[in-house]
Amino acid sequence: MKLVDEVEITVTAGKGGNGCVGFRREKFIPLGGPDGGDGGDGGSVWIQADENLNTLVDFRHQTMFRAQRGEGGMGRQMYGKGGDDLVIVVPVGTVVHNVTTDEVIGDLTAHEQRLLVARGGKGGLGNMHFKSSTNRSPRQSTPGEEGEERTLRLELKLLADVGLLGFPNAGKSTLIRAVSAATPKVADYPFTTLYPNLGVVSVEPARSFVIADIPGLIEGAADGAGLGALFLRHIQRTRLLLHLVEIQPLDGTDPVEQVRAIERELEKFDTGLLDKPRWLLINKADTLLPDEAEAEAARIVATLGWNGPWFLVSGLAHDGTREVMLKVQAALDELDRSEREAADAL
Ligand SMILES: Nc1nc2c(ncn2[C@@H]2O[C@H](COP(=O)(O)OP(=O)(O)OP(=O)(O)O)[C@@H](O)[C@H]2O)c(=O)[nH]1
Repeated sequence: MKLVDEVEITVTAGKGGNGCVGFRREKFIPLGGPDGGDGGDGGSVWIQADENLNTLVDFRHQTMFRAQRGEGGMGRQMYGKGGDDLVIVVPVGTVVHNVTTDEVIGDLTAHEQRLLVARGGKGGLGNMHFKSSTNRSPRQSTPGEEGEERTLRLELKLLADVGLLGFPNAGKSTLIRAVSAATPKVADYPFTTLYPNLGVVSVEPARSFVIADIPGLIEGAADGAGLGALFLRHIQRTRLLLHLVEIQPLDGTDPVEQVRAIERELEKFDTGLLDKPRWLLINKADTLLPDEAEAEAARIVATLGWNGPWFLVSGLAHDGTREVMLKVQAALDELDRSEREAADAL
C-alpha cells in the first residue's frame, strides 16, 4: 500500500440540454403555438469527504471526472431531464485547490462534508418562452450552457491517526517497524529532506490505523525555525499521540527533562496539542534489569506527575508493543464512537 498525499484531477460538469423549437401539432389546430420545452440542467460535480478512506491512491488511476449532461427539451412543453450530479469521494482531511487560480476551494474536515467544484450548465430555453404579441411563431431557442471545467489539486495533509513524539534516538523508527503491517511511502511529499516515517498498524483483520513519526521535533521548532514546525502542523490532526522517551538516555539527560522539553514545544506551538490524548511510552526497557526498569519507570511517572496511560516497552525486543497497539486501536474506536454520538446529538 502506498500513501499518496497529492494528486491532480480534472472535473467537468455536464452541459445543459438545448432548448427546443416546436409547435403544437394537433388535429383541427393547423397553426399551433410554440411549445418547445427547456433543456435540463447539466449535472454538477461535488467532492465529498468519507471517513472510511485514508488515501488518495485511487486517483492515480483515474484523473478525469465528468458529470452527466442535461437532455434537450422537447415538444409539447416537455422539459429535458437534468443530468445526474457526480460525487467524488475523498478522505476526511483533504484540501481542494484550484490549480488555475492557485486558490483553496475548500477543506473537507468532516465526514460527508461536500464541496461544489464544478457547476452544471443551465439548460437552454425552448421557443415557448419567445412568444410575443408581434411574433406568435418564434423559431428561437437558446442552447444549453457548457458545464464548468476545473483542474484541481487534492492534498491530504494528514495521513496519520497516531503521531509519535520523542527526541532523536528515542526509538521511534524502531517502534514503527516493530508494530507495522506495512510501511507506506509518501509520494511527492513536499518536504524533500525529511520524510515522516509511516506505518500501517493492523492489530486485527480489516482494522487498521496509520502511525507517523514526526521527525525534526527539536527545541526551537515551535518558533518556526527549521522543518519541525511543518511537521508539528501535521500532527495537529492526529487523534492520539504516543510520547516516547528512553528509559536511560544515552546522553545522560534525565528522561523527565526530555518529556518536559517536548511538552514545552507542544505548548509553544499550539496549546490544543497538549489537550490531545497523549500516552507515555518508556522505551528501551531491555537496557536495564527488569526490576530496575520498573523502579525507574515508576520514578519517571511519579516525578512527572503523569496521570494518563503509560507503558514500559522495548521496541527492539517487541516487548509490550502489541499490547499498546491493541489499546490504541480500542481507544481510536472509542473516539470514533463518541464523535459519532456527539454528531448525532446535534
Ligand atoms: N536496546 C534498545 N535499543 C533500541 C530500542 N529501540 C530503539 N533502539 C536503538 O536506538 C537507536 C535509535 O533508534 P531509532 O528507532 O532510530 O530512533 P528514532 O527515535 O527513530 O531516532 P531518530 O530517527 O534520530 O529520530 C537505534 O540504534 C536503535 O537500534 C529498544 O527498545 N531497546
